[in-house]
Amino acid sequence: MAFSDYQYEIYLNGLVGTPPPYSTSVAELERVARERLDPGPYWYVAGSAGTGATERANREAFDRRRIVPRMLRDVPVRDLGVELFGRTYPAPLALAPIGVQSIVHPDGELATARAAASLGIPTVLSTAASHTLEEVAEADGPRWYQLYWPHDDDVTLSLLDRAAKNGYDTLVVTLDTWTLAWRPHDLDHAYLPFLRGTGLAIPLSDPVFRAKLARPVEEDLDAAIMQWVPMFNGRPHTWDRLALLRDNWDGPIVLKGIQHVDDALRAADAGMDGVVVSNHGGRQIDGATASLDALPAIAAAVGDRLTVLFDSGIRTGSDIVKALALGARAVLLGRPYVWGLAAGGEEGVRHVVRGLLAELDLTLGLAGYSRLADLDPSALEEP
Ligand SMILES: Cc1cc2nc3c(=O)[nH]c(=O)nc-3n(C[C@H](O)[C@H](O)[C@H](O)COP(=O)(O)O)c2cc1C
Ligand SMILES: O=C(O)C(=O)c1ccccc1
Repeated sequence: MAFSDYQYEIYLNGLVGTPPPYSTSVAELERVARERLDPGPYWYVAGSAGTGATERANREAFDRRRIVPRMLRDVPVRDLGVELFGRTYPAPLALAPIGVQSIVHPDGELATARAAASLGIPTVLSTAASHTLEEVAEADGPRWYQLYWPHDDDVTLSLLDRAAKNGYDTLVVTLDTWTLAWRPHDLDHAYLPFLRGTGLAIPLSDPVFRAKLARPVEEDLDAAIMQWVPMFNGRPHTWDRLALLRDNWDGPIVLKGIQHVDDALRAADAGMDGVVVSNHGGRQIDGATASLDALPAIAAAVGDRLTVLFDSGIRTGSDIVKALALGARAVLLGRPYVWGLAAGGEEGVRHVVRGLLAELDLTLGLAGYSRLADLDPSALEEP
């Protein structure tokens, strides 16, 4: 089945009086989520660092680039399949690690993982998830694990061990959020979900972490939270420390949050398999470069040494075309699927992902491309 079939499905259902259950516009889904959610959770997801300059720059960098379509080319069935780290996936898309998803829907990461699994798309489970690694693995789709890297090696190794045992085959190490940035919306609502225990399902269920607590989690949740927060938050790790992860993880390792060419090259030198060119959706450094602007130079510099993934600002199928044309092998989808989750749990996430991939498929064909591999900067206007 082609991803673009979702377009027919929606039109045909409309003919028999069943309009799509949720909007096909991400902006509209976000508007609905804003109406439904309390301001704290809504702004936690929607908001970003400082004045929002980098969040806007992320979008501006997409809007500034334009696809130049080619005509009269044979584009029968587009193949959106992609190989990442030796595995084949149906589309160049994974669901970005997003913590504390139960603040928008009680099923949280379970719903997200089930939706992704039903489409064969990888989900990247955050260390700050509201469900455990073991629970989310039951969705039984392709799964990657995102590490917020504790400053306690015993706990780190326990998390890696649990991830590997539960079938998470790719490790994504997020480097840009070793402490939370200045986020005015969250500060003004005094809203930090994990300080209430939300988003701590993974550490609180970790046997090695639990064994370090003076009193059981069940008896003193606050003390457990206060022990976890400084363990992963407050200071960065350094390049030399990557050896610990490389020595204790058999599968591919991807560094997330890379924006500088030299850091990407250093990741390759450290034996990493990939990078996610990302600025965390503008949630960390206000005034940082747009992630899409960082992408071309990184992709050119690393060549075949690393698999280059991209996130921060993907909202439409044509955004994916642009990111791939500028050198990404695949992209991570962030906030849009959270708006789907808020609207309709698993169904809502599936709707958003199917819509995005239908739009990617149609855009690719209309632009005259049948294979993702044929996309290069010549698909876009000169900057
Ligand atoms: C509410 C929220 C929570 C997030 N939590 C995590 C996380 O736990 N781990 C992580 O690596 N990135 C996290 N991110 C960043 C995303 O993985 C991704 O980089 C970002 O959402 C991309 O930007 P976009 O949503 O604007 O496209 C989070 C983003 C949001 C919006
Ligand atoms: O809010 C975030 O961007 C994020 O990455 C995070 C960090 C800690 C806990 C939950 C989410």
